Amino acid sequence: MDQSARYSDLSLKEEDLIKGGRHILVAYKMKPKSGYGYLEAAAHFAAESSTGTNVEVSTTDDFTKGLDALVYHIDEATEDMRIAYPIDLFDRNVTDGRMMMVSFLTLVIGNNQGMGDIEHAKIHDFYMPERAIQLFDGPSKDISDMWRILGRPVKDGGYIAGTIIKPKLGLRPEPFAQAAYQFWLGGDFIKNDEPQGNQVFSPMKKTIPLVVDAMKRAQDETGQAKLFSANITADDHYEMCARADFILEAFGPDADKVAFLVDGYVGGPGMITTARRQYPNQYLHYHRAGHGAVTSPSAKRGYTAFVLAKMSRLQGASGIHVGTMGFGKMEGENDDKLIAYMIERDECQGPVYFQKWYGMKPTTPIISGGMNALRLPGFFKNLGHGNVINTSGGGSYGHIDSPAAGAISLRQSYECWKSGADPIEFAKEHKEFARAFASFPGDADKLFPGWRDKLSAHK
Ligand SMILES: O=C(COP(=O)(O)O)[C@H](O)[C@H](O)COP(=O)(O)O
Ligand SMILES: [Mg+2]
Repeated sequence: MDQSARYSDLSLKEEDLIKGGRHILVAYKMKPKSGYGYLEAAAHFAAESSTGTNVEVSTTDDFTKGLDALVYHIDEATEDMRIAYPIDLFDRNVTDGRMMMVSFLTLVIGNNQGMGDIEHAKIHDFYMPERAIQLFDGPSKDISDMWRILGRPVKDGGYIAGTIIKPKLGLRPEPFAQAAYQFWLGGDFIKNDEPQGNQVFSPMKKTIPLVVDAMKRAQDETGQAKLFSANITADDHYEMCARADFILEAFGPDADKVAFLVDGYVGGPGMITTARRQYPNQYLHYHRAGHGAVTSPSAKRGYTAFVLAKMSRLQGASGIHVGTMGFGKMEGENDDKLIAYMIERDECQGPVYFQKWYGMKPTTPIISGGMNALRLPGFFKNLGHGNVINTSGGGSYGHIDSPAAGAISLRQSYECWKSGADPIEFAKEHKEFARAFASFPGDADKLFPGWRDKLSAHK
């Protein structure tokens, strides 16, 4: 059945829809299965994503039709399909009238992902009107809270040198805390790796008190504040809260230095909102492990990493992993800096839509995945600033001198980029940074050909 008369209106102008403020706009790359007309398939897609199904139903009345999602733009050649969703389509909390991410996902990327007449459809961008921005929680803590704890300026407080305890799994409580202590001697921030929790060989109730002790000792030794991002991910939100409560109690007077890490892609929006609403005083660290299943450029369904990050700000993530923009080990490109700009700025042009955030707090880009001191200068240059949290696991624990030296090499790398120095020249005066070349010779050969001669001539 061709539903394009009801579920499409190509005379609608995007700028009018934006001015009207009553629609959420979503841009897809959509291709119908062969044998289906583009507009016909698009209209069926909009029907399935809002008020309709594949046939007319007798229970529809005129009011219902006011809630129809409308295809307002198509370009078959580029697979560009844009749909306007009336804001009232989306479910609202009974407790406080707020919007929820699950409802957005259920409609705009729900049933439409399994339709028989659609080859594929992937969200590349979406636009939230001012009213929707008002109705999502947004972050409660942001990077300025971390800078304040670190004793830095709360604006442009700069690079936060972090790590992930490695090995990823297999450390018992004492070696785990020892690994944390060693990094903190040189760096700022440590996160649990995304699968670390309460494994039998490292029970949380034994490990966390040792981490608290390690933090205290590192703070005493260095005279600096230290930060720890603790994984509270669990299927059951009572279990999440039990973990969070235990961690806060264990850290006691240092509980302000604790962030909560949540595996928000596998766990879903409910997990993020549990952490956001139950612990608004803690920095909420969104780890996105698993996202590649839908966000990978090779995936023609789902949504992009840009869309994931934008959603995380609405949900209230204080920070989210945004990859390494082609400088690390995970999939990504230099242009991914747009992901960072969208979540950290108050307004930003996305791939399709210009989004204003109306003062909603920013979400920190967390840079992680195969990074080290040698890769960072190029990364900062591409991004144009260093106001990020970076976690270099291998880049710290893989430093040949020590995890503390690894941490110091990260900080030095930021100083090198900030001062505009040539990395080889800078290395001549900064030992830990210089030793990163010997620690990661493959990277050094690629990024700084001839480094061996230049640095050894100096010695
Ligand atoms: O553990 C790591 C990185 O470890 P290492 O520094 O040793 O590579 C992170 O989980 C990944 O970066 C996730 O990827 P992304 O940040 O792209 O979500
Ligand atoms: Mg990890």
